[in-house]
Amino acid sequence: MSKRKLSRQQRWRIEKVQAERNRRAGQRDAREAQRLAAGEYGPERPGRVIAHFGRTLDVRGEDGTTLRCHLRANLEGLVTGDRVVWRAAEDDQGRVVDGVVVARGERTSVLERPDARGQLKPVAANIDQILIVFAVEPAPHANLIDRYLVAAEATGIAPVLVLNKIDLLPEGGGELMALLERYAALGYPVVTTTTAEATGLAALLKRLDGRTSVFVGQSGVGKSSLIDRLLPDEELRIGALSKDSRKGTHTTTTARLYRLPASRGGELIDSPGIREFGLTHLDEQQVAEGFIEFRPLLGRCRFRDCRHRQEPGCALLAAVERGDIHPQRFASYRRIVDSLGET
Ligand SMILES: Nc1nc2c(ncn2[C@@H]2O[C@H](COP(=O)(O)OP(=O)(O)OP(=O)(O)O)[C@@H](O)[C@H]2O)c(=O)[nH]1
Ligand SMILES: [Zn+2]
Repeated sequence: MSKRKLSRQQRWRIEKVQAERNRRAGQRDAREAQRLAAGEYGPERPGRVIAHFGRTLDVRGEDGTTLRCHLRANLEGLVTGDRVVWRAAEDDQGRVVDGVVVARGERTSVLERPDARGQLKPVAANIDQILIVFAVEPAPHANLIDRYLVAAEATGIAPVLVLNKIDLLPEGGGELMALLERYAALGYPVVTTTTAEATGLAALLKRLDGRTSVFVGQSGVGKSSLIDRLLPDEELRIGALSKDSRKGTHTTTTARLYRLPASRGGELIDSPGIREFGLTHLDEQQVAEGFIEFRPLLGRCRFRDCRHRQEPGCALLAAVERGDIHPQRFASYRRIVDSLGET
């Protein structure tokens, strides 16, 4: 954050703009409340937030159409993927013109990111799986996959490993395939893909069926290429939005929810911010819990505050010794813990 001191005049101007914004928001809320009270809105209906722009949202109703909605005054923090209850407003001819969101449903999961002030803010909700994409080229450095896995485990959302560009694999699969098998043995679902062949996404499509997914991963691994193949039709992407947001007044990088046409009931939530999702605000304990094979051993060290370095009676070190924890995974754990607080 900038430490620059603001002049009194600048401060005054900022406060004035803020006050004007608050005043307008207040007016809008009062108008919505009046319309609600006057019964101008129809019955309550279930919907899903497919994009959000401040206090307005695009909500998809059960019939699949999308409507621009406002938020009821006391509702805050809705994000793409949220299940909501909304009511439609109709004009004199009975045509639905807009709506108001009156309640938010329970979330099964939420993805958070730090905002400019470093405070965690939700960016998307009700995600079933995080697809961690990596590639034959650029090859993942030693603990990259573990970093993504730890970050995913901390959200409580199930991670899936996607190895892309398998057209570039050496004969026999090489080291990367051996690495993948290790993750599969830990219980992680593993999928291989290539955008270079017509049927290269078959396994991925199956994995996307009936679930809401996000793609994350390093630059250059092929996330855009995969998503382009999954959502081939530009119209499909834009068409998902309400007419108001199609006008182009909102070119924000908000997360959007798409239906994947080729899968059976699969959905994708995507934004540049989500694709870069990484380790944030985790402490040592959370990192240890992010290594799933450590979990049954945590709390079994001789010392309650064991940091698993060289303490006698450390259950993790003993497991590495026995071969129950792979030394590379343990080295990864160390490296991640040592890097905490660096960013
Ligand atoms: N050989 C091969 N190349 C691929 C495959 N998928 C993507 N690529 C290429 O890899 C490069 C990077 O792909 P992108 O889709 O831009 O990767 P990205 O992960 O979206 O990268 P960022 O936008 O930087 O995050 C492009 O030149 C693609 O053509 C694949 O399956 N095989
Ligand atoms: Zn220990």
